[in-house]
Amino acid sequence: MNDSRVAVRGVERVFASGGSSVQALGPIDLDVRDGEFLCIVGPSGCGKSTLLRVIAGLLSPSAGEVSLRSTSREAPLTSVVFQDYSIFPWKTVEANVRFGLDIAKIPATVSRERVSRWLTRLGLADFASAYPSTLSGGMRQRVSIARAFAVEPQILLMDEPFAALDAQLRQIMQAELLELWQEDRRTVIFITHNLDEAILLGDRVMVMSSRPGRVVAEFEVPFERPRSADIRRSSEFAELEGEIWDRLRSAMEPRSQVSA
Ligand SMILES: Nc1ncnc2c1ncn2[C@@H]1O[C@H](COP(=O)(O)OP(=O)(O)OP(=O)(O)O)[C@@H](O)[C@H]1O
Repeated sequence: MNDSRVAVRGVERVFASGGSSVQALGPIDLDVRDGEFLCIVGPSGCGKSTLLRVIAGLLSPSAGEVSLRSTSREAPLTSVVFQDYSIFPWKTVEANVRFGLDIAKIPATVSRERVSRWLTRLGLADFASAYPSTLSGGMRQRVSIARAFAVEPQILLMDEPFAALDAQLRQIMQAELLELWQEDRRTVIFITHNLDEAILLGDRVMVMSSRPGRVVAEFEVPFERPRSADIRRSSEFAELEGEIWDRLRSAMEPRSQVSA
């Protein structure tokens, strides 16, 4: 047995739809190191969300297995941030953030302090009693991130969390996430369509083939931590982006052109 935090072995997922079946994913193998920030990119519909949902235990694999190594009795193993915020419109910002802690059965005294700390950390303290409908998209996604971080999970799973945001807000949120993550470096699996985002945030970028998604390439990101968004301006950054883009482009071509 290796010391991976997340180990995915021969995982496949088939969906039955209207009498036929669709192989959405795999077979795929994947290891994530403890404290690693892994970014996953791949063509649309290649099975990225399916993979994340299987890792989160929200979906069972049709074949293969996932093991998540736990190192704490107290901290929940995983927490997920989705693209569409997935916060409750009928709950206040504070109640939305507290919800994750209630689900994780965190005692009330700890929960109060955590909610308050994470609301402050995400710039939401003044909006604690506001309802999501009164917030901008960026603020709503902050609530969703605060809820996931407040749980203080061992493994954070993020499915295109910034995809719905405009370009400027996206850059602001990326910089905030970078800063947050660099404070405690928990294990993260982050799905994105944006290569620039993947390189800025990730320790490693994994490229998936078109459906059914498999791993076609992996790139270690060489920039030291702590990083700032300024690394985007370096020639190494552009070079790496170009290399990943080449692999991604060939992954989008017909199956015969993809080399494993
Ligand atoms: N519940 C489902 N029932 C049937 N097919 C599904 C289901 N969920 C996903 N699929 C199919 O599985 C394939 C992979 O979907 P998935 O959402 O995992 O891809 P993705 O890489 O995350 O896509 P995108 O980048 O567009 O978000 C797609 O063809 C999708 O239509």
